[in-house]
Order: sequence, then structure tokens, then C-alpha cells
Amino acid sequence: MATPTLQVALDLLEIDRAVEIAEEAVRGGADWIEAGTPLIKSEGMQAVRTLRKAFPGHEIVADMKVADTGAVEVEMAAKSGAGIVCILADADDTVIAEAVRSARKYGVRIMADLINVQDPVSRSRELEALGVDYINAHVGIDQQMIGGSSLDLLRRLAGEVSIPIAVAGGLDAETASEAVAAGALIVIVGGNIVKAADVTGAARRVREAIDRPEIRPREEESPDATIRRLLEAVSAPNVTDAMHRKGAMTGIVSICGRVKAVGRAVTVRTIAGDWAKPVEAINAAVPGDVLVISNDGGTHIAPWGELATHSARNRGIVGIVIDGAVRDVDDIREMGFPVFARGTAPNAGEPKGFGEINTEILCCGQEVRPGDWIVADESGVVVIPRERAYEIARRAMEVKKTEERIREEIRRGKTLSEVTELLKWEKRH
Ligand SMILES: O=C(CO)[C@H](O)[C@H](O)COP(=O)(O)O
Repeated sequence: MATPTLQVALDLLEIDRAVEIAEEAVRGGADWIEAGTPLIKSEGMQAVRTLRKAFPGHEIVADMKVADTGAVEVEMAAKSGAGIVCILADADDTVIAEAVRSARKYGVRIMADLINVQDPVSRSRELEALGVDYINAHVGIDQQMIGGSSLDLLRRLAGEVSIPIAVAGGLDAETASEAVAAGALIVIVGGNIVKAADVTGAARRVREAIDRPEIRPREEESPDATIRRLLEAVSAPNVTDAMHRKGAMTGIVSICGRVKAVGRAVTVRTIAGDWAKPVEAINAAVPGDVLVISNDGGTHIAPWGELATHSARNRGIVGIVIDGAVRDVDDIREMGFPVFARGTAPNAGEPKGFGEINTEILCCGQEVRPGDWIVADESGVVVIPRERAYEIARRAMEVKKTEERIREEIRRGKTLSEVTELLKWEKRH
């Protein structure tokens, strides 16, 4: 069996960082170096030229995702030093044919990216007939966030074409190994190498895994369990970043300091000083839920205290969020239970029974529906609409991973604005 090729995809915006990361990835065993589409869009063909110069002994892949003007775009990449140029498999046959003619003229190869192709098997056969050199079974980053799997796509292609098959899309050491076992000859890894603090270590793990391909039995996980696992691993700031800075409640703080709550919302609407519905809602919850109480934002009278907290904890509720006040703060702090509130007040009011359980509510400026996901930590409380929970959990994990590499570069001595090239990316008016 041929040794599989490891291609590291530099999906970054800054060429200097890309070169540094590529050097580390090569030390870990990367063979081919890809100028990722974002890097090419940010830096232009200069990205390809710089990589060509920095890595004279390595194949440079230009992920142009060519959709039109096949000849000229392949020529640009070839003249800048790419040995392989990526085009969109979905492009019209005229574009593919022109790209192939140009590739033959300039001595480079063409990789066709199957991203978003409706019938990948028959399109791959057509591409082979058109002279494409490699097929890339690729599920894009946005598609991965809603559960798209490049391994599933790859398995559909196995044995259908005779040109080499590459695979890309969210691969890590384990899935890369499975991909080779399923027939991939080129394994393309982006985020799970380039976002790691230890890029060399991450590349080495993938290298070792693809050199010993195997299919490991995978434990099935329910969608809710996946969402919870991911959200428990990220912070409330990671989540709001993933939601384009949306979803955060305002004017609410953690009563117990460094605690965290992740769960589906059981919602309660009541009036200030009426603690009947909040306490009744404990019975409506299942283990793992978070109670979210809209209490008219009143901070002079508390609908929640230590006995309710005690009862909620017994029920398996993992957190309380109150658009209002809480009391018995000393006892709750001793319990270390995640309670988030606008403020504190010693008086409790009366159990009158106004309001409703599990209807849409407005809590600290955010709409919350029953079953929406809540992530609350010392930075604040964020609401994730239930229908986007899987996607946002995946995206929040990507935010966290991106920060790992930035943190590492700051640790090595760069300032944050240097790492992110802040001045360059200020919005132009
Ligand atoms: O082409 C790409 C995105 O369009 C990426 O380079 C490719 O998906 C590999 O990156 P990752 O491993 O992060 O998915």
C-alpha cells in the first residue's frame, strides 16, 4: 500500500503566521503545504510565492476553488509556484476543461473539490474523463458545523474512480486514519493541526495515525449528549463569539463566582415577589435542565432562595438564571450551586401563582424558549436557540481551538494586535 500523503491546509489570514505554522507542521510530518482559500483571498498569489520560497522541497497546493476562468487562474497559481491547483468540481465542464489544458501547459496537476456536489459519484467519473488528476472528497467547514461528514462522502467514492482520492473536512488523527483505511491517498487536515498550540505534536499524531490506518469502533452518542459535551468544554464568551456576538443576557452575574451551568431551559414567567411558579417549575424539570425565570427584572424582592436551590439540586437541575433577585446568598455560595441573578434582596414576597411555566419569555434582554440551550459562567449567560444548538456548539469549539494557537503565539512574545494584524483588519469606511 502506498504511503499516504499528509497535506496541511493553511486556512489563515496572515502569511507570516502561515509560514511559521507550516514549518511546525512539516516538523510533525506534513508532506504537502496548502495555501488555503482564506489565505489566498487575504494575501493573493503572494501567499503561494512565499510558501514556494520557504519550502523548496515540498509540494505547494493552491486551494483556489476555481469556479470560472479556469485557464487564467490555474496559470496564476502555477506561475506563483503551486504544483497542484484546486478547482471546484461543481464548476461548468468548460471551466474544468480550460483548467486542465492550462495545467498541462504549465506542468501542474488539478485537484477537483467535491464540496456541495449533488451526485459525487457520477461527477467524479466525469471529472476523471475530463482529465482531472485528483478528486477531493471534501465537506466544507460550514457544512461540518451542521454534521456533514467527509468520511461518509469518501466511502461513497471508494472504487468508483481510478485517479487518487484526497479527503478533507474536519479530520483529526482518528478520522484521518479511518480515511486512509477507506481508500484515501491524500489526507488534508486544516483546523486540527493549524489551530493547535502544539502544531508539530498535532501533525505528528495525524502522521502516525495515517501510517497505521485502522477503523476503530465508535461509541454512538445522542445529539443532546454531543451538544452538552461540546458546550461543557467551551465558555460563554466562546458561545457568543460563535453566534456573531449575539445571545448574551445583560445585567446578570454569577452569585457563586466560578461556577458553570449548561443545559436546556425550563422557562418561568412570573411577577416580582411571586415565588410560586419558580418553585413549581422544579417539578417540570428533568436532570440536566436550567431554570430560567423572568421576574420582571425586580431586584427589591427575591423569588428564589436557599430552600429552592436545595430542592432544584436534588432534582438534578444544573443551574438557575433569574431576571430578578435572589436571597440566602451565603447558603447558596456554600452549596457552590450555579445561580445567576440581577441582584440580591433579603425579602421573598408571597407564593401567589401568577405566570406560566414553559412558555416563551424575555430574560435579561434575551428571548428564551423552552428547550433552548443555556451556557452560563462567570462571564455571563448566553442563550442558544434550540434548533441551532448543535451548530453553535461546534462553532464555539472552533472559536476555542482558534484561541489556543493565538494564546500560544502571545506566550512566545507577540502582542495580540501583532498576532491578529489588527490594524490591517480594521474596517475601512
Ligand atoms: O478547504 C477548506 C475549507 O473550504 C479546508 O482547507 C479543508 O476543509 C480542511 O480544513 P479542516 O480540516 O479545518 O476542515
